[in-house]
Amino acid sequence: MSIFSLDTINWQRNGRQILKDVSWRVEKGEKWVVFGKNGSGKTALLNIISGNMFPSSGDVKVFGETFGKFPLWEIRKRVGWVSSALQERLKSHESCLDIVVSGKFASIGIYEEVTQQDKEKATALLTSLSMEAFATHAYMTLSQGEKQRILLARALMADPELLILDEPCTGLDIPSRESLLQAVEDLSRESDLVVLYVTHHTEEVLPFFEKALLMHNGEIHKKGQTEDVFTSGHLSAVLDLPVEVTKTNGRYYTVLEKAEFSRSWKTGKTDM
Ligand SMILES: Nc1ncnc2c1ncn2[C@@H]1O[C@H](COP(=O)(O)OP(=O)(O)OP(=O)(O)O)[C@@H](O)[C@H]1O
Repeated sequence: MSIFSLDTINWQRNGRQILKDVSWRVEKGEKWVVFGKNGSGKTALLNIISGNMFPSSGDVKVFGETFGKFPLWEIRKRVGWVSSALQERLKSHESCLDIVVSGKFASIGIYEEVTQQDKEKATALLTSLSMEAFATHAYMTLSQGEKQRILLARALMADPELLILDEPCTGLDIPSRESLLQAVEDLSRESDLVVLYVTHHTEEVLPFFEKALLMHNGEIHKKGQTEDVFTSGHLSAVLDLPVEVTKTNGRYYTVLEKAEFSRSWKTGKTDM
C-alpha cells in the first residue's frame, strides 16, 4: 500500500521555483534516505508530504487521501517529526516524560487530560530508548544526544505511520550518533512504519535504509535502491563537486577528489 504519492509537484515562492516536477511514491514499511545540498528543497518537500504546506501545482495523496479533500491536521497527526527546529520550539523546562506525552497531542506543552495509560506508554518508550532514568529530568538539562532520543520517543508516542527524521544526528559525537541510528533501526526495522531520514552525511546511511532520493536544485536527481543512488557520479552531480564514494561494511563514505577539486576551484567550475 502506498503511504504517499506525489505527482508532478511544483512549489513557487516569491517568484522563485523551489520544487520542480517532483514525483515520488513511498510504500508501507519503506525506509528512505533523503540527501541533497543546503537549499536543495528537502525540507520543502517534507513539509508538503506532512501536510504543513500546499504545493502550487501537482497532486498529493497521503495515507490514501487527496490533498484539498481532507483536513491537513488529520494528516499531521499521523506523522512523527524529529528536527532541530522542533527542539528549539519545545518548552525546555518541562520534564522529559511530559515532553514525550505531548507527542500524543502533537502540541508544544500539554493542554489535554493525560491518562495513566499515556504515562505508561511514554515510560515504555523512554525505556526502549534507554532513557527511563531521565523521565523526571528537565529537558533543558539533557545533552544533545539525550535530547534527540527524547524527541524520537515523542515522535513515536502517537503511533505515527510516517516518521520524518530531519538531520537527527546534527551535533552528536560518533558514539551518540551510532546509538541513535541503532535505536531508529531497532524501533522501526520490523514495523510497517515508513521512515524518511534526511542527512548531509553519507556515513549515517545504515544498510537498513534500502531506498534513497537525491535532491538537486528543487528537483529529484535520482531515486531508487540506495546502492544504485549513492555512487560517486550521482553524489558529485548533486553536490556540484567531484567526490568519491566508497562503501565499507555496508556504510558509505564520501571524500573530495582533491586533484579534481583544486582544478575546478582554480577554474571557478565549482560553486563552493
Ligand atoms: N517559505 C519560504 N519562502 C521563500 N523561500 C523559501 C521558503 N521556504 C524555503 N525557501 C527556499 O527554498 C529553498 C529550499 O529550502 P529548503 O529548506 O527546502 O532546503 P533544504 O534542502 O531543506 O536545505 P537544508 O539542508 O539547508 O536544510 C531555499 O533556497 C530556501 O531559501
